[in-house]
Amino acid sequence: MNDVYISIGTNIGERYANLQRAIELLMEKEGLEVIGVSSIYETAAVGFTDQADFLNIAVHVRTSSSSCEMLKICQSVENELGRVREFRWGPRIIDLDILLYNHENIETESLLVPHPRMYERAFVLVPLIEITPTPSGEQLQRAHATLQQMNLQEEGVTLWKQSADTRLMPSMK
Ligand SMILES: Nc1ncnc2c1ncn2[C@@H]1O[C@H](COP(=O)(O)OP(=O)(O)OP(=O)(O)O)[C@@H](O)[C@H]1O
Ligand SMILES: Nc1nc2c(c(=O)[nH]1)N=C(CO)CN2
Repeated sequence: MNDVYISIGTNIGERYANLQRAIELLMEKEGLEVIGVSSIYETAAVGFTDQADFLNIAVHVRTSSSSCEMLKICQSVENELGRVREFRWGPRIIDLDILLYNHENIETESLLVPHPRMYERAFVLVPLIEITPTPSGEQLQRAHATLQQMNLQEEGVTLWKQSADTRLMPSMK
């Protein structure tokens, strides 16, 4: 089995429902178990800043899928939620990025892991660190150390809904 951390973001439509649906769809995939879901954070848009605030979470899954298959799963969840690609860093119904896959470094044409921008993004690091309180491995330790240097108010990251919401994790009631 493989340990994977995924970042999920949404800033169009019913943002909370979009996150719920994305988790439900992940849970339906064969050989995949959702191990943990962070609290939900409301975050100011990064990159292209003239757009609505996002809701962001981090999810820990355990899966028999390869990294390449996992990317396809993430893309299928995006498609099932009706994501339309407009422009880079633009508004989106849902976005699933693979942050970490085991402790591997992956560089293919379609997949870079660790996600190349994860260490500069407070909207990724805050939820990731919440679900990895005792970081194992160089990548998570770097994530923790990097976050410690950040000012979350300046980064525009605020807690929106505390975790332990059984509706977000229907099978873990
Ligand atoms: N770790 C990764 N997770 C998800 N997609 C990745 C990853 N590494 C490379 N990609 C590639 O990135 C492509 C573009 O992804 P996407 O449109 O979601 O980018 P983005 O979310 O707008 O920007 P960013 O990559 O900065 O988060 C995907 O088609 C995928 O092949
Ligand atoms: N706050 C926030 N900003 C973003 C996000 C996101 O999920 N949250 N995703 C982006 C493209 O991956 C670009 N900018």
